[in-house]
Amino acid sequence: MANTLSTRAHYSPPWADVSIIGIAGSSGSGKSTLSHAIVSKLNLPWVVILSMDSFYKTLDAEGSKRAFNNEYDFDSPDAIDFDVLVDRLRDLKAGRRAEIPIYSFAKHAREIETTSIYSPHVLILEGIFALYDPRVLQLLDMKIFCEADADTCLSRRILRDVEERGRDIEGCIKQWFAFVKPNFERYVEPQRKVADIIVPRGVENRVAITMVIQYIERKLFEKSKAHRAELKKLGQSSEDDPLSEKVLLLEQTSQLRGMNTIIQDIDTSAEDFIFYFDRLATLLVEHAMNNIYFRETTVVTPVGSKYHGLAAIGETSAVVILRAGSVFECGLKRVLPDCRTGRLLIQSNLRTGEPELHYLKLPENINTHDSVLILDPQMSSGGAALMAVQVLRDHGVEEERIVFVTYFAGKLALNRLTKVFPSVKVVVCSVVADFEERWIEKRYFGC
Ligand SMILES: Nc1ncnc2c1ncn2[C@@H]1O[C@H](COP(=O)(O)OP(=O)(O)O)[C@@H](O)[C@H]1O
Ligand SMILES: Nc1ccn([C@@H]2O[C@H](COP(=O)(O)O)[C@@H](O)[C@H]2O)c(=O)n1
Repeated sequence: MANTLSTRAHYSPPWADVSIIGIAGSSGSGKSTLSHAIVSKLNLPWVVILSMDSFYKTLDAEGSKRAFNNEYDFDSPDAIDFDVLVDRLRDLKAGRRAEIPIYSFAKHAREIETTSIYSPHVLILEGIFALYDPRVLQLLDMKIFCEADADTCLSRRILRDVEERGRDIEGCIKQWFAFVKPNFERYVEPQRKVADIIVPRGVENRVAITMVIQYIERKLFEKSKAHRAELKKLGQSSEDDPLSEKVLLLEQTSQLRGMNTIIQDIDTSAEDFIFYFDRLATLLVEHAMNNIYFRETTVVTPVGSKYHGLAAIGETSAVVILRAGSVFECGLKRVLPDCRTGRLLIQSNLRTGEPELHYLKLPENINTHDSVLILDPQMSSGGAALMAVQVLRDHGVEEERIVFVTYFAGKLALNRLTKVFPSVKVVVCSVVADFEERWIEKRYFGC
Protein backbone atom coordinates (compact mmCIF):
# COMPACT_ATOMS: atom_id res chain seq x y z
CA MET A 1 0.00 0.00 0.00
CA ALA A 2 1.27 3.48 -0.80
CA ASN A 3 2.26 5.76 2.05
CA THR A 4 -0.48 8.10 3.17
CA LEU A 5 -0.55 10.96 5.64
CA SER A 6 -2.09 8.65 8.24
CA THR A 7 1.00 6.42 8.21
CA ARG A 8 3.39 9.33 8.65
CA ALA A 9 6.29 8.36 10.92
CA HIS A 10 7.68 10.68 13.57
CA TYR A 11 11.14 12.22 13.24
CA SER A 12 12.68 14.95 15.36
CA PRO A 13 15.95 16.50 14.27
CA PRO A 14 18.80 17.02 16.75
CA TRP A 15 17.83 20.68 17.13
CA ALA A 16 14.29 19.93 18.29
CA ASP A 17 13.75 20.66 21.95
CA VAL A 18 16.85 22.84 22.29
CA SER A 19 18.27 22.96 25.83
CA ILE A 20 18.09 26.51 27.13
CA ILE A 21 20.36 27.73 29.90
CA GLY A 22 19.48 31.01 31.60
CA ILE A 23 22.21 33.19 33.14
CA ALA A 24 21.03 36.14 35.22
CA GLY A 25 22.93 38.50 37.54
CA SER A 26 23.82 42.12 38.06
CA SER A 27 25.08 44.27 35.23
CA GLY A 28 28.86 43.80 35.19
CA SER A 29 28.75 40.55 37.16
CA GLY A 30 30.26 38.72 34.16
CA LYS A 31 27.22 36.97 32.61
CA SER A 32 28.30 37.60 29.07
CA THR A 33 31.95 36.69 29.78
CA LEU A 34 30.82 33.48 31.48
CA SER A 35 28.55 32.60 28.52
CA HIS A 36 31.44 33.04 26.07
CA ALA A 37 33.71 30.93 28.26
CA ILE A 38 31.14 28.09 28.22
CA VAL A 39 30.79 28.31 24.44
CA SER A 40 34.53 28.27 23.84
CA LYS A 41 35.08 25.36 26.25
CA LEU A 42 32.43 23.34 24.47
CA ASN A 43 33.85 24.26 21.06
CA LEU A 44 30.78 22.99 19.20
CA PRO A 45 28.94 24.66 16.35
CA TRP A 46 25.52 24.38 17.96
CA VAL A 47 25.84 26.42 21.12
CA VAL A 48 24.49 29.92 20.72
CA ILE A 49 24.30 32.91 23.07
CA LEU A 50 21.13 34.97 23.06
CA SER A 51 21.50 38.25 24.92
CA MET A 52 18.40 39.75 26.49
CA ASP A 53 19.66 43.17 25.40
CA SER A 54 18.15 42.32 22.01
CA PHE A 55 14.73 42.62 23.58
CA TYR A 56 14.88 46.14 25.01
CA LYS A 57 11.71 47.96 23.98
CA THR A 58 11.82 50.64 21.32
CA LEU A 59 11.79 54.15 22.83
CA ASP A 60 9.72 57.12 21.72
CA ALA A 61 11.40 60.54 21.23
CA GLU A 62 10.87 61.51 24.87
CA GLY A 63 12.26 58.15 26.13
CA SER A 64 15.24 58.44 23.84
CA LYS A 65 16.00 61.94 25.11
CA ARG A 66 15.96 60.67 28.69
CA ALA A 67 18.16 57.70 27.73
CA PHE A 68 20.84 60.01 26.33
CA ASN A 69 20.70 62.01 29.57
CA ASN A 70 21.10 58.78 31.59
CA GLU A 71 17.64 59.32 33.01
CA TYR A 72 15.85 56.33 31.52
CA ASP A 73 15.27 53.26 33.66
CA PHE A 74 16.65 50.32 31.68
CA ASP A 75 16.85 48.25 34.85
CA SER A 76 13.16 47.74 35.37
CA PRO A 77 11.54 44.64 33.84
CA ASP A 78 9.18 47.06 32.04
CA ALA A 79 12.08 48.04 29.77
CA ILE A 80 12.16 44.52 28.29
CA ASP A 81 9.75 43.17 25.69
CA PHE A 82 9.18 39.81 27.36
CA ASP A 83 6.36 38.88 24.95
CA VAL A 84 8.68 38.97 21.95
CA LEU A 85 11.42 37.17 23.90
CA VAL A 86 9.02 34.38 24.88
CA ASP A 87 7.78 34.07 21.28
CA ARG A 88 11.31 33.71 19.96
CA LEU A 89 12.28 31.22 22.65
CA ARG A 90 9.19 29.14 21.88
CA ASP A 91 10.05 29.17 18.16
CA LEU A 92 13.55 27.95 18.92
CA LYS A 93 12.29 25.31 21.34
CA ALA A 94 10.05 24.04 18.54
CA GLY A 95 13.03 23.82 16.18
CA ARG A 96 11.98 26.85 14.10
CA ARG A 97 14.14 29.69 12.87
CA ALA A 98 13.91 32.86 14.98
CA GLU A 99 14.68 36.42 13.87
CA ILE A 100 16.43 38.28 16.68
CA PRO A 101 16.66 42.09 16.92
CA ILE A 102 20.15 43.62 17.14
CA TYR A 103 20.45 46.26 19.87
CA SER A 104 22.73 49.27 19.85
CA PHE A 105 23.68 50.55 23.32
CA ALA A 106 25.23 53.62 21.72
CA LYS A 107 21.92 54.54 20.01
CA HIS A 108 19.60 53.18 22.74
CA ALA A 109 17.69 51.59 19.88
CA ARG A 110 17.35 48.49 17.73
CA GLU A 111 19.25 48.35 14.47
CA ILE A 112 17.23 47.89 11.26
CA GLU A 113 18.90 44.54 10.58
CA THR A 114 18.08 41.43 12.53
CA THR A 115 20.07 38.29 13.01
CA SER A 116 18.64 34.80 12.82
CA ILE A 117 19.14 31.79 15.00
CA TYR A 118 18.37 28.33 13.71
CA SER A 119 19.12 24.79 14.83
CA PRO A 120 21.19 25.32 17.99
CA HIS A 121 21.27 22.29 20.24
CA VAL A 122 22.01 24.51 23.23
CA LEU A 123 21.02 28.12 23.73
CA ILE A 124 22.44 30.35 26.47
CA LEU A 125 20.07 33.16 27.39
CA GLU A 126 21.96 35.84 29.34
CA GLY A 127 20.67 39.07 30.78
CA ILE A 128 19.86 40.84 34.03
CA PHE A 129 16.32 39.38 33.87
CA ALA A 130 17.00 35.93 32.42
CA LEU A 131 15.32 34.25 35.41
CA TYR A 132 12.52 36.77 35.84
CA ASP A 133 9.52 35.91 33.67
CA PRO A 134 7.65 32.70 34.64
CA ARG A 135 7.09 31.87 30.93
CA VAL A 136 10.84 32.02 30.34
CA LEU A 137 11.54 29.99 33.49
CA GLN A 138 9.30 27.24 32.13
CA LEU A 139 11.47 26.96 29.04
CA LEU A 140 14.80 26.83 30.87
CA ASP A 141 16.67 23.57 31.43
CA MET A 142 19.25 25.10 33.75
CA LYS A 143 19.14 28.35 35.74
CA ILE A 144 22.35 30.12 36.71
CA PHE A 145 22.83 33.25 38.80
CA CYS A 146 26.16 34.99 38.31
CA GLU A 147 27.50 36.95 41.29
CA ALA A 148 30.12 39.61 41.94
CA ASP A 149 30.22 42.31 44.58
CA ALA A 150 28.69 45.65 43.72
CA ASP A 151 31.98 47.59 43.62
CA THR A 152 33.44 45.13 41.14
CA CYS A 153 30.30 45.31 39.00
CA LEU A 154 30.33 49.11 38.97
CA SER A 155 34.00 49.44 38.09
CA ARG A 156 33.72 46.83 35.32
CA ARG A 157 30.59 48.47 33.99
CA ILE A 158 32.19 51.92 33.84
CA LEU A 159 35.22 50.61 31.97
CA ARG A 160 33.08 48.61 29.53
CA ASP A 161 30.42 51.27 28.95
CA VAL A 162 32.98 53.99 28.27
CA GLU A 163 35.01 51.74 25.99
CA GLU A 164 32.26 49.84 24.18
CA ARG A 165 28.91 51.54 24.67
CA GLY A 166 29.76 55.19 23.96
CA ARG A 167 29.17 56.46 27.51
CA ASP A 168 30.97 58.89 29.85
CA ILE A 169 32.00 58.21 33.45
CA GLU A 170 29.63 60.76 34.97
CA GLY A 171 26.64 59.36 33.12
CA CYS A 172 27.53 55.81 34.13
CA ILE A 173 27.65 56.77 37.80
CA LYS A 174 24.39 58.73 37.57
CA GLN A 175 22.61 55.77 35.95
CA TRP A 176 24.10 53.31 38.44
CA PHE A 177 22.83 55.09 41.54
CA ALA A 178 19.48 56.14 40.05
CA PHE A 179 18.46 52.82 38.51
CA VAL A 180 20.98 49.97 38.36
CA LYS A 181 21.71 49.61 42.08
CA PRO A 182 18.16 50.06 43.48
CA ASN A 183 16.65 47.81 40.82
CA PHE A 184 19.28 45.15 41.40
CA GLU A 185 18.00 44.88 44.97
CA ARG A 186 14.39 45.06 43.91
CA TYR A 187 14.25 42.82 40.83
CA VAL A 188 17.57 41.21 39.93
CA GLU A 189 18.82 39.81 43.23
CA PRO A 190 15.53 37.98 44.05
CA GLN A 191 16.19 35.75 40.99
CA ARG A 192 18.87 34.00 43.09
CA LYS A 193 16.06 32.03 44.70
CA VAL A 194 15.04 30.25 41.49
CA ALA A 195 18.60 29.51 40.34
CA ASP A 196 19.95 25.95 40.20
CA ILE A 197 23.53 27.19 40.54
CA ILE A 198 24.93 30.41 42.00
CA VAL A 199 28.26 31.25 40.38
CA PRO A 200 30.43 33.60 42.42
CA ARG A 201 33.46 35.13 40.60
CA GLY A 202 31.94 34.38 37.16
CA VAL A 203 34.47 33.23 34.63
CA GLU A 204 37.13 32.59 37.29
CA ASN A 205 34.95 29.93 38.85
CA ARG A 206 36.37 26.84 37.13
CA VAL A 207 34.37 24.39 39.26
CA ALA A 208 31.07 25.95 38.27
CA ILE A 209 32.05 26.13 34.61
CA THR A 210 33.04 22.45 34.66
CA MET A 211 29.67 21.54 36.15
CA VAL A 212 27.82 23.47 33.46
CA ILE A 213 29.97 21.95 30.68
CA GLN A 214 29.37 18.45 32.04
CA TYR A 215 25.65 19.08 32.14
CA ILE A 216 25.58 20.35 28.57
CA GLU A 217 27.77 17.52 27.28
CA ARG A 218 25.51 14.97 28.94
CA LYS A 219 22.43 16.60 27.37
CA LEU A 220 24.06 16.64 23.92
CA PHE A 221 25.09 13.02 24.26
CA GLU A 222 21.54 12.00 25.23
CA LYS A 223 20.14 13.91 22.27
CA SER A 224 22.58 12.37 19.83
CA LYS A 225 21.75 8.91 21.19
CA ALA A 226 18.03 9.56 20.84
CA HIS A 227 18.46 10.87 17.29
CA ARG A 228 20.46 7.81 16.23
CA ALA A 229 17.96 5.48 17.90
CA GLU A 230 15.11 7.23 16.10
CA LEU A 231 16.86 6.84 12.73
CA LYS A 232 17.47 3.17 13.47
CA LYS A 233 13.87 2.57 14.49
CA LEU A 234 12.63 4.26 11.34
CA GLY A 235 14.80 1.89 9.31
CA GLN A 236 13.60 -1.25 11.08
CA SER A 237 9.95 -0.35 10.74
CA SER A 238 10.19 0.33 7.00
CA GLU A 239 12.47 -2.50 5.89
CA ASP A 240 9.78 -4.64 4.24
CA ASP A 241 7.52 -1.89 2.96
CA PRO A 242 7.13 -1.36 -0.79
CA LEU A 243 8.38 1.92 -2.23
CA SER A 244 6.04 4.90 -2.00
CA GLU A 245 4.32 6.12 -5.16
CA LYS A 246 6.20 9.38 -4.57
CA VAL A 247 9.45 7.64 -5.54
CA LEU A 248 9.84 8.45 -9.22
CA LEU A 249 12.33 6.13 -10.84
CA LEU A 250 13.88 7.14 -14.18
CA GLU A 251 12.68 4.92 -17.00
CA GLN A 252 15.39 2.29 -17.48
CA THR A 253 15.86 2.84 -21.24
CA SER A 254 18.83 1.35 -23.05
CA GLN A 255 20.37 4.85 -23.28
CA LEU A 256 20.14 5.17 -19.51
CA ARG A 257 21.54 1.71 -18.88
CA GLY A 258 24.39 2.49 -21.26
CA MET A 259 25.24 5.64 -19.35
CA ASN A 260 24.99 3.81 -16.04
CA THR A 261 27.36 1.18 -17.32
CA ILE A 262 29.99 3.83 -18.09
CA ILE A 263 29.43 5.67 -14.81
CA GLN A 264 29.68 2.54 -12.69
CA ASP A 265 32.64 0.97 -14.48
CA ILE A 266 35.72 1.31 -12.26
CA ASP A 267 37.89 1.64 -15.40
CA THR A 268 36.04 4.65 -16.84
CA SER A 269 38.28 7.68 -17.23
CA ALA A 270 37.62 10.80 -15.12
CA GLU A 271 36.61 12.80 -18.23
CA ASP A 272 34.07 10.22 -19.36
CA PHE A 273 32.75 9.85 -15.84
CA ILE A 274 32.10 13.60 -15.57
CA PHE A 275 30.63 13.83 -19.08
CA TYR A 276 28.15 10.99 -18.53
CA PHE A 277 27.32 11.96 -14.98
CA ASP A 278 26.50 15.50 -16.15
CA ARG A 279 24.24 14.02 -18.84
CA LEU A 280 22.50 11.85 -16.29
CA ALA A 281 22.20 14.69 -13.81
CA THR A 282 20.47 16.69 -16.56
CA LEU A 283 17.97 13.84 -17.06
CA LEU A 284 17.32 13.64 -13.33
CA VAL A 285 16.67 17.38 -13.05
CA GLU A 286 14.46 17.18 -16.18
CA HIS A 287 12.51 14.37 -14.55
CA ALA A 288 12.12 16.44 -11.38
CA MET A 289 10.84 19.33 -13.48
CA ASN A 290 8.26 17.02 -15.05
CA ASN A 291 6.82 16.70 -11.59
CA ILE A 292 6.39 20.32 -10.62
CA TYR A 293 3.47 22.65 -11.19
CA PHE A 294 2.70 23.97 -14.66
CA ARG A 295 -0.09 26.05 -16.09
CA GLU A 296 -1.41 25.94 -19.63
CA THR A 297 -0.27 28.69 -21.94
CA THR A 298 -0.37 29.52 -25.62
CA VAL A 299 2.44 31.06 -27.65
CA VAL A 300 2.70 32.27 -31.24
CA THR A 301 5.30 30.57 -33.41
CA PRO A 302 7.60 32.43 -35.90
CA VAL A 303 5.18 31.42 -38.68
CA GLY A 304 2.16 32.83 -36.86
CA SER A 305 0.52 29.61 -35.72
CA LYS A 306 -0.37 28.92 -32.12
CA TYR A 307 1.26 26.42 -29.80
CA HIS A 308 -0.74 25.33 -26.75
CA GLY A 309 1.91 24.53 -24.18
CA LEU A 310 2.84 24.73 -20.55
CA ALA A 311 4.79 27.19 -18.42
CA ALA A 312 6.10 26.80 -14.89
CA ILE A 313 3.79 28.52 -12.43
CA GLY A 314 6.37 30.09 -10.17
CA GLU A 315 9.99 29.97 -9.16
CA THR A 316 11.90 26.73 -8.76
CA SER A 317 14.97 26.91 -6.57
CA ALA A 318 17.47 24.28 -5.52
CA VAL A 319 19.35 23.31 -2.39
CA VAL A 320 22.59 21.44 -2.75
CA ILE A 321 23.69 19.13 0.06
CA LEU A 322 27.42 19.74 0.27
CA ARG A 323 29.71 18.55 -0.89
CA ALA A 324 28.28 15.64 -2.85
CA GLY A 325 25.30 17.58 -4.22
CA SER A 326 27.65 19.86 -6.20
CA VAL A 327 27.93 17.07 -8.78
CA PHE A 328 24.43 18.12 -9.90
CA GLU A 329 25.30 21.75 -10.53
CA CYS A 330 26.19 21.32 -14.20
CA GLY A 331 22.97 19.35 -14.88
CA LEU A 332 20.97 21.92 -12.93
CA LYS A 333 22.43 24.85 -14.93
CA ARG A 334 21.58 23.10 -18.21
CA VAL A 335 17.94 22.74 -17.27
CA LEU A 336 17.45 25.86 -15.13
CA PRO A 337 20.21 28.39 -15.91
CA ASP A 338 18.90 31.05 -13.49
CA CYS A 339 17.95 28.72 -10.68
CA ARG A 340 18.67 30.26 -7.26
CA THR A 341 20.66 27.74 -5.28
CA GLY A 342 21.18 27.32 -1.56
CA ARG A 343 23.59 25.05 0.30
CA LEU A 344 23.48 22.80 3.31
CA LEU A 345 26.54 21.17 4.77
CA ILE A 346 25.51 17.92 6.40
CA GLN A 347 28.29 15.64 7.57
CA SER A 348 28.24 12.34 9.37
CA ASN A 349 30.01 12.35 12.69
CA LEU A 350 32.98 10.01 12.21
CA ARG A 351 32.60 8.52 15.69
CA THR A 352 28.85 8.06 15.94
CA GLY A 353 27.73 8.10 12.29
CA GLU A 354 25.10 10.70 13.21
CA PRO A 355 24.35 13.23 10.47
CA GLU A 356 25.09 16.76 11.66
CA LEU A 357 24.06 20.09 10.15
CA HIS A 358 27.10 22.38 9.96
CA TYR A 359 26.15 25.15 7.57
CA LEU A 360 23.10 26.50 5.86
CA LYS A 361 22.43 29.21 3.33
CA LEU A 362 19.06 29.12 1.65
CA PRO A 363 17.70 31.29 -1.17
CA GLU A 364 15.70 34.24 0.12
CA ASN A 365 11.96 33.71 0.59
CA ILE A 366 12.33 30.02 -0.14
CA ASN A 367 8.95 29.45 1.50
CA THR A 368 7.27 31.28 -1.40
CA HIS A 369 8.92 29.23 -4.13
CA ASP A 370 6.77 26.97 -6.15
CA SER A 371 9.14 24.04 -6.06
CA VAL A 372 12.41 23.36 -4.30
CA LEU A 373 14.77 20.66 -5.52
CA ILE A 374 17.15 19.09 -3.01
CA LEU A 375 20.22 17.67 -4.72
CA ASP A 376 22.35 14.85 -3.34
CA PRO A 377 23.66 12.02 -5.58
CA GLN A 378 23.50 9.25 -3.00
CA MET A 379 20.98 8.38 -0.33
CA SER A 380 22.67 5.85 1.87
CA SER A 381 21.05 5.77 5.31
CA GLY A 382 18.58 8.55 4.53
CA GLY A 383 19.73 10.53 7.59
CA ALA A 384 21.06 13.49 5.58
CA ALA A 385 17.95 13.50 3.37
CA LEU A 386 15.64 13.59 6.40
CA MET A 387 17.65 16.41 7.88
CA ALA A 388 17.64 18.42 4.64
CA VAL A 389 13.87 18.11 4.20
CA GLN A 390 13.35 19.03 7.87
CA VAL A 391 15.46 22.18 7.35
CA LEU A 392 13.22 23.22 4.45
CA ARG A 393 10.08 22.46 6.45
CA ASP A 394 11.44 24.58 9.32
CA HIS A 395 11.85 27.41 6.81
CA GLY A 396 8.23 27.20 5.71
CA VAL A 397 8.59 25.15 2.51
CA GLU A 398 5.55 22.92 2.12
CA GLU A 399 6.23 19.23 1.82
CA GLU A 400 4.35 18.95 -1.51
CA ARG A 401 6.74 21.46 -3.06
CA ILE A 402 9.90 19.54 -2.29
CA VAL A 403 11.50 17.20 -4.83
CA PHE A 404 14.52 15.25 -3.64
CA VAL A 405 16.80 14.43 -6.59
CA THR A 406 19.30 11.63 -6.22
CA TYR A 407 21.24 9.22 -8.39
CA PHE A 408 21.53 6.16 -6.13
CA ALA A 409 19.31 5.35 -3.19
CA GLY A 410 18.88 2.35 -0.92
CA LYS A 411 15.32 1.12 -0.43
CA LEU A 412 15.55 1.58 3.32
CA ALA A 413 16.63 5.20 2.94
CA LEU A 414 13.79 5.88 0.47
CA ASN A 415 11.28 4.33 2.84
CA ARG A 416 12.63 6.29 5.79
CA LEU A 417 12.29 9.57 3.94
CA THR A 418 8.85 8.93 2.45
CA LYS A 419 7.48 7.57 5.73
CA VAL A 420 8.41 10.73 7.58
CA PHE A 421 7.56 13.08 4.71
CA PRO A 422 4.94 11.24 2.62
CA SER A 423 4.30 14.16 0.26
CA VAL A 424 7.91 14.73 -0.74
CA LYS A 425 8.71 13.42 -4.23
CA VAL A 426 11.97 11.57 -4.78
CA VAL A 427 13.49 11.37 -8.25
CA VAL A 428 16.02 8.58 -8.44
CA CYS A 429 18.00 6.84 -11.17
CA SER A 430 18.67 3.46 -9.49
CA VAL A 431 17.64 1.73 -6.30
CA VAL A 432 20.73 0.04 -4.90
CA ALA A 433 21.81 -1.88 -1.80
CA ASP A 434 21.11 -0.27 1.56
CA PHE A 435 23.87 1.79 3.15
CA GLU A 436 26.08 1.86 0.05
CA GLU A 437 29.23 3.84 0.71
CA ARG A 438 29.29 7.28 -0.93
CA TRP A 439 31.60 7.30 -3.94
CA ILE A 440 30.03 9.45 -6.66
CA GLU A 441 31.53 12.74 -5.46
CA LYS A 442 34.96 11.14 -5.03
CA ARG A 443 34.91 9.99 -8.66
CA TYR A 444 33.48 13.30 -9.89
CA PHE A 445 35.90 15.57 -8.06
CA GLY A 446 38.81 13.13 -8.17
CA CYS A 447 39.39 13.18 -4.42
N1 LIG B 1 36.27 37.70 36.13
C1 LIG B 1 36.54 38.86 35.51
N2 LIG B 1 37.68 39.51 35.71
C2 LIG B 1 37.94 40.67 35.12
N3 LIG B 1 37.11 41.29 34.26
C3 LIG B 1 35.94 40.68 34.00
C4 LIG B 1 35.59 39.45 34.60
N4 LIG B 1 34.37 39.10 34.16
C5 LIG B 1 33.98 40.06 33.30
N5 LIG B 1 34.92 41.02 33.20
C6 LIG B 1 34.86 42.25 32.40
O1 LIG B 1 33.85 43.08 32.96
C7 LIG B 1 33.06 43.69 31.95
C8 LIG B 1 31.61 43.30 32.15
O2 LIG B 1 31.49 41.89 32.00
P1 LIG B 1 30.27 41.25 31.23
O3 LIG B 1 30.56 39.81 31.07
O4 LIG B 1 29.95 42.06 30.03
O5 LIG B 1 29.16 41.46 32.35
P2 LIG B 1 27.60 41.38 32.23
O6 LIG B 1 27.26 40.64 30.97
O7 LIG B 1 27.17 40.63 33.45
O8 LIG B 1 27.14 42.78 32.24
C9 LIG B 1 33.62 43.22 30.62
O9 LIG B 1 34.42 44.24 30.11
C10 LIG B 1 34.43 42.00 30.97
O10 LIG B 1 35.53 41.86 30.12
N1 LIG C 1 20.06 51.49 26.10
C1 LIG C 1 20.49 50.85 27.20
C2 LIG C 1 20.00 49.60 27.56
C3 LIG C 1 20.49 49.01 28.71
N2 LIG C 1 21.43 49.62 29.45
C4 LIG C 1 22.01 48.96 30.65
O1 LIG C 1 22.50 47.68 30.29
C5 LIG C 1 22.46 46.83 31.42
C6 LIG C 1 22.23 45.42 31.01
O2 LIG C 1 23.27 44.94 30.22
P1 LIG C 1 24.49 44.12 30.88
O3 LIG C 1 25.25 43.63 29.68
O4 LIG C 1 25.28 45.07 31.68
O5 LIG C 1 23.89 43.03 31.69
C7 LIG C 1 21.37 47.34 32.32
O6 LIG C 1 21.84 47.42 33.63
C8 LIG C 1 21.03 48.74 31.76
O7 LIG C 1 21.21 49.72 32.71
C9 LIG C 1 21.90 50.84 29.07
O8 LIG C 1 22.77 51.42 29.76
N3 LIG C 1 21.43 51.44 27.95
